[in-house]
Amino acid sequence: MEDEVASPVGVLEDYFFKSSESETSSSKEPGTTDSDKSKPGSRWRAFLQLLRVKSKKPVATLYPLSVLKLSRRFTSGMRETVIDASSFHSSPWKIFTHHEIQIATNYFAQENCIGKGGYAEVYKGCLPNGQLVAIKRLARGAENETTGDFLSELGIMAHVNHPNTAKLVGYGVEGGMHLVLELSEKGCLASVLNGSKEKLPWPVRQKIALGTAKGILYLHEGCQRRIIHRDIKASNILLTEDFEPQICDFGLAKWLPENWTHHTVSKIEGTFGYLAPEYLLHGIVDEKTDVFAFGVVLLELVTGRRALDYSQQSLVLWAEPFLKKNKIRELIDPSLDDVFDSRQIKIMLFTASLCIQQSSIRRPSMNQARFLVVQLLNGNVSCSSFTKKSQLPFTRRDFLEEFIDSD
Ligand SMILES: Nc1ncnc2c1ncn2[C@@H]1O[C@H](COP(=O)(O)OP(=O)(O)OP(=O)(O)O)[C@@H](O)[C@H]1O
Repeated sequence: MEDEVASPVGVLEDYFFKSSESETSSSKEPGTTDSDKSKPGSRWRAFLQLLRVKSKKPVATLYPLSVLKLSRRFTSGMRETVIDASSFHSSPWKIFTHHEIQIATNYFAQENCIGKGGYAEVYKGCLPNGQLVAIKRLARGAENETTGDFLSELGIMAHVNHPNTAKLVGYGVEGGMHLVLELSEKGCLASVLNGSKEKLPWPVRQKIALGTAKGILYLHEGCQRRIIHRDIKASNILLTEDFEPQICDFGLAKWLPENWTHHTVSKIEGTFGYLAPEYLLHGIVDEKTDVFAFGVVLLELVTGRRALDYSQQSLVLWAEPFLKKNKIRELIDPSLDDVFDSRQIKIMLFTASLCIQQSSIRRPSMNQARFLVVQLLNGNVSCSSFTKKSQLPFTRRDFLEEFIDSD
């Protein structure tokens, strides 16, 4: 039980909001009683008060959320991506005063507003040392709910450390709640794919696919605990100056205990167009929720279309008939102007088609999806050895060969 109370996300939400009354898991720990979870509002207030008081001290002293108690998952070959818990002591996240945030954003000047989401507004800012940052200010929603999302996001961001996840610089809780992140110069993938005149060349799309796969895999298997992002989408993939993707917006992320096969939520949150069927219909959350959404992002990268277009048509439903009939041509973004490696495109589409399967068991794990993207895009593995090496469930070698050979 101690492990779960220690976990800042998901369990914290349960702890404070008593939301677990309406949520179930496949494997609950013994000893959890409803009385443990009483008085949610007062606990949030007490916790925020703690943040405000502690804000006067270095944030490294702010680890009662027991980062350091967390058990760590090691999978072979993954050690280099796992953060050493001792590194938290030296992580100097800055706590910003409201005045510092106002100065950085020029008092939240409209011209500095670089993004608006469901709950937040994001402003470009400049710190006194010249560092450019993105300041996310919670703007909408019921206080209890947004506070929960803010603390969840802060808790997760303070723990993730990977080249393909957004970087936390600090936070501020005076005059509203603010997350201060490193600025990703190119904005988000959605705006680059759909909003800018400059079209993304194929090698850049490939780089984004690979980096996104690595970032999600890190969340699932590489950091201290299983993190399910739950809102993987093109507007939550930020791009650095050299188009390295960074996953952001951890407001919905769940921290899943090791021994839970999945988590079931009663409130479906996330973004239409990216929601896996078992999540949409039954509220089931596990790694395959993110794998499905990753498949949709791959489709967006190949087709240049939105997950949901202006007429609310789903990209998955639009693409499925073409994928089934191996009609690859129809799927390729015309703005690529035929400048691409068609074998790579087919492999990307093949990976997408596995990830968006209705049945979550049939979808690959993120590790298998990344293997596909890395190995086959690099041309390292032949089709014949691929299905064996990747250990993909239910995937026949001849299906892959047929797909690759299709015209
Ligand atoms: N670090 C950053 N650098 C550059 N732009 C950013 C950064 N963080 C966020 N943005 C921009 O702000 C937008 C909204 O950010 P974010 O997704 O975190 O907000 P949100 O309210 O949680 O959104 P949603 O409604 O998707 O949950 C992003 O899509 C992106 O365009």
